[in-house]
Amino acid sequence: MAATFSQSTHCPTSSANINRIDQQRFCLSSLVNPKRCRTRKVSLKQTSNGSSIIKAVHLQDGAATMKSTPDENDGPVNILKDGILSVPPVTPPEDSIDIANFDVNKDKSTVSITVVGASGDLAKKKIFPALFALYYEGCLPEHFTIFGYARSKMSDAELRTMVSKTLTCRIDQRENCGEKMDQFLERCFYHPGQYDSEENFLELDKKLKEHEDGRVANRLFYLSIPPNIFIDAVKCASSSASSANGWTRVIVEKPFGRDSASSAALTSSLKQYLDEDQIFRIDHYLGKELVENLSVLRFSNLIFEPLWSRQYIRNVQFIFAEDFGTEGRGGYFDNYGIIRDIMQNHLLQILALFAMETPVSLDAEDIRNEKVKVLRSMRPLKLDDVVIGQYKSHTRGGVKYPAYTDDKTVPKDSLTPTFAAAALFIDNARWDGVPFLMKAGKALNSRGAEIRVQFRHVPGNLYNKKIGTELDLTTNELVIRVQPDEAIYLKINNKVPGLGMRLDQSNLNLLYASRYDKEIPDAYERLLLDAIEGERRLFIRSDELDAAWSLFTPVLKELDEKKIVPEYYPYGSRGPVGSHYLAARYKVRWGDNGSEQ
Ligand SMILES: NC(=O)C1=CN([C@@H]2O[C@H](COP(=O)(O)OP(=O)(O)OC[C@H]3O[C@@H](n4cnc5c(N)ncnc54)[C@H](OP(=O)(O)O)[C@@H]3O)[C@@H](O)[C@H]2O)C=CC1
Ligand SMILES: O=C1O[C@H](COP(=O)(O)O)[C@@H](O)[C@H](O)[C@H]1O
Repeated sequence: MAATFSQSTHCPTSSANINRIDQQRFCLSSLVNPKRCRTRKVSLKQTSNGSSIIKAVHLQDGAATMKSTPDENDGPVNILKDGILSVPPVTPPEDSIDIANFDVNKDKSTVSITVVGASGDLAKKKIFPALFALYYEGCLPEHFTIFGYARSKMSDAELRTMVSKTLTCRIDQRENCGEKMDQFLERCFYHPGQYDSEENFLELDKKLKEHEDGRVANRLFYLSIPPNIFIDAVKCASSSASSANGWTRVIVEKPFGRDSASSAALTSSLKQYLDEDQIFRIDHYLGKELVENLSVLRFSNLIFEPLWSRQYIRNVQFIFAEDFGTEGRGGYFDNYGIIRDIMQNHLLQILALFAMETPVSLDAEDIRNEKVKVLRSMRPLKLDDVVIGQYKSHTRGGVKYPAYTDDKTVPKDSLTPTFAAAALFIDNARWDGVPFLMKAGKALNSRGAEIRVQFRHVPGNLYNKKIGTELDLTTNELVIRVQPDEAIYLKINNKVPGLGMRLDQSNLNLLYASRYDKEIPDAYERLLLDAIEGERRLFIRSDELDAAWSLFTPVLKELDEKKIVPEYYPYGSRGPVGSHYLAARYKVRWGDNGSEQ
């Protein structure tokens, strides 16, 4: 069998180049998505006509070797020329069909994506638009069907009308967009049903089968529903609507519990119906472009990694800010608060990627192993190291902005934090003593998410007198701005041009909008595509989740039990001043409070 890496009609790629393959995930033409492939692994499925299996091919130095094949004696796979794989004959055992992997013959397989909770906010806002974007980019398999499932009564046409209102075209690619939208909508269907009804899921199964039309059926369920009904839906989907001959995967949305105990209970309930490798716990921050880029920055540039330790880094800050309140989601939010909503997952996940050791490879398990190690090296957060706040009403320019407790779904006496700042520590050799500060808040004066790395001062700096005495202001700072206006910039001291010798701080600035003329895909696009491809790297493994909860559960319990009153801050302000006192205790100044941002 010779499989080519050449252009695919779905996701066209430039002609394969083995060096580039090593950098990117690369798929064979028969796979769904050559364009954005990033791993060196390619998995093909055994076909019924006896052609070879390649379960995992590692491409190195112009040759590819099989990591896992049906027979230990399988020889190397050679690249005959750019993009052509020559696979030695393999006689696989008859029962070796590996349904977890891709089918060489794409015409024989199909992917059905069921959005459970299709009538909801997340489905409308993120999931359907992301699926359309994937379709538009040619990244969905040739045979795919999308089903919406929820209790609301809706026809296929009504679902299409609802979905059509949320679809947008890429700014940089408007060609045929209307036509593509119509084609996409024709592939969307709806089935009304209860989340705990086996019967309703059996009806869904029947409809899915009609669309699958005898092909190998791969099924992805996206649970876009409130957490109290996760298990009902998983139970019914797994017992009544699992694929009989392909893979079945379930994307689970956060929150994954409220604390260690409830999270463990959720995991064990999920595992009654699913294997761990069927569960895709989504943290959409891991799908953000600059979060993905964090490892690239660290591990593919010589200049950062040697500085990436307590020796050169003074502190690291993870900052999340929204300039709007909990509008519309107060009911959900009040049961969770900002620590559970943002810190325990989004910010902690970024921290883990930031601080982990170099993984053995880019394989999901190698990366997740390293993340778990960092999380397990961290000190559980102490109450002393946390500041909480809640926004109050504020009138500005004649406009009255509401207090958190003005939301009708929030109890008037709620103490739920809408803001929190925290100091965390990693007790390992690399990070001993370095404060990792987090700050997250709603209804602040701006919206953004960023990582700030503040470096130590230059010892015995010859130029100290020329830059002033404020050491904090003259040290280097690396900023990774996740959103908006994605950018990576490094603050350096620089000579102000002229005959004198005066220094100022300037930025070496990689602003994505100036550097790349491509629109950045939404995080949900990347994550949905990964789930379809079976790539788990950006999803949370259960041991990561356990470790993450262990860090926050004690303090969350204490906050609840002691009924700690949050510091009130005006809607649209910078948040509680307490966060500055907390930072100052560790000799840190928040980087987002300077004039530059
Ligand atoms: N919205 C967002 O921005 C984000 C959401 N999430 C998570 O994604 C999931 C979905 O969020 P979102 O779309 O906002 O949720 P919604 O509250 O909009 O609920 C989704 C759908 O679930 C059904 N539903 C709602 N409440 C109940 C209930 N008590 N019992 C049974 N069914 C119910 C409704 O459909 P019907 O009545 O038709 O059955 C609803 O349309 C949640 O787990 C949420 O935490 C995560 C990150 C961001
Ligand atoms: O998970 C959540 O994230 C959103 C913020 O996501 P972003 O991609 O828009 O930055 C937040 O508003 C929400 O409260 C939280 O549940």
